[in-house]
Amino acid sequence: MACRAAISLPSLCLARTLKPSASASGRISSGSAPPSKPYRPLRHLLLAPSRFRFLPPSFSHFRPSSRACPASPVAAMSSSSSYQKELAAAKKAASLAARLCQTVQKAILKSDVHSKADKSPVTVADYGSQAIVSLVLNKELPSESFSLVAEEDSADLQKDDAQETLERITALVNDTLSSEYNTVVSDKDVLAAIDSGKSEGGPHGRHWVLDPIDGTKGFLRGDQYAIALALLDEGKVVLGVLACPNLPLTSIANVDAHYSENQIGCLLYATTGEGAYLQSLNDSSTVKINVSTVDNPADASFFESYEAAHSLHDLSKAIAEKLGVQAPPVRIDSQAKYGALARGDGAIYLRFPHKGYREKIWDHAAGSIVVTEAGGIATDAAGNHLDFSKGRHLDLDTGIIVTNKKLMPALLNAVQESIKAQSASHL
Ligand SMILES: Nc1ncnc2c1ncn2[C@@H]1O[C@H](COP(=O)(O)OS(=O)(=O)O)[C@@H](OP(=O)(O)O)[C@H]1O
Ligand SMILES: [Mg+2]
Repeated sequence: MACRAAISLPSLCLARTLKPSASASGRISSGSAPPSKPYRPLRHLLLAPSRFRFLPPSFSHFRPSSRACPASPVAAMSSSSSYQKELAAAKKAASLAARLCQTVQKAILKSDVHSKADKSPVTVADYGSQAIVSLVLNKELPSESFSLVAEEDSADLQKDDAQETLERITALVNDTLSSEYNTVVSDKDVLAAIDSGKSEGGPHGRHWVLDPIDGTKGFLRGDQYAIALALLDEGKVVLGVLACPNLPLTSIANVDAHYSENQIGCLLYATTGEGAYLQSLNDSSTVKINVSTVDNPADASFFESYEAAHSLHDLSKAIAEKLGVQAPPVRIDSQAKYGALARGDGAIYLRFPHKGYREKIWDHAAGSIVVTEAGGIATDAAGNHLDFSKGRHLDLDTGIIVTNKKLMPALLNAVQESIKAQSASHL
């Protein structure tokens, strides 16, 4: 698969959208983009053509191995750091879930798409990804009590007409796990694994937080999506992993670049106090990442949701104009935006859902720690740090803004003034 960016409706919004292409052309069309900045530290990551390395099946029951996500040679994080065991398990779980999603995205069938009560599309891959993460975390961390706050539940899958879908999911899960574990799970195991994600989270104890496919619409379109997994400890995000199978390994600021299959697929991760890292989903090469050092808004570019229904593009435009941002918005799906921001592909992420929408913790937990450990800040529109201790939802003022420490004061000011101006104009 190649990956390209396309200009989207330039006359209306001057936005750039990033879209992996199923075609072999792999061109990224140019536009009024920010200056191209090759992501040099990652060049060596492009040299490894292989995808996951698989273990030959053994006869032991669900034998864990470390090969889905080999140890990083950079090993820049101290081995004494807490959460290393959990990080290894999370990387492995997210990498295997990404593999399942890639399989499905490549051969997506119409019958895989179902309708949830909220009418958002949910796929076989959503369920399969959630089951994989739950099963792998349980296998890799058997002694720990397990709590998972996750997006999906099995209610629709338990219906009579869903048996065929369930069987397909179970087959996909078994196929994916067989590369790492010698085990076979049943339909019942899969349903139980999916439903282990019903935890309410909260301020006490440890809770895994999972979006099995963040950016479902992007996934169905063949665009960006992420498997987003985080760990809360006493209400704080202490670990985050973003598997972004369609995110190029080099900066997406360069819209003229085009990518071959071995040049896409990122695993971004962070643990508290230890920095943020980027690893190829294809091999173990790892680099430490940092947010952009841009301090002049005129040199900044910003990310926002691809879907206008998810974020107010007009408000972002007003904020960018007030700040003096010259570049058009970069619209990509999912927490891949946090990942791209964390490695400095752009300097700002603006997210302003329509009135009444309540943000879910799984849409921000992993992304926010990857960005903050890369030196950035994520707040709501009032400048409050995001609070993940309130249960399945974030309790916040208006929207989410993310940038580096130098730009945040000016950004916050522009956000607050723009919101005020917008409210006044609606009176
Ligand atoms: N109405 C509305 N407003 C705001 N946000 C919404 C809304 N509806 C859904 N969602 C959530 O947005 C998640 C997708 O993230 P993004 O908005 O970054 O994606 S996109 O760029 O718009 O595709 C998306 O995550 P997934 O459901 O995992 O795809 C949703 O949790
Ligand atoms: Mg989501």
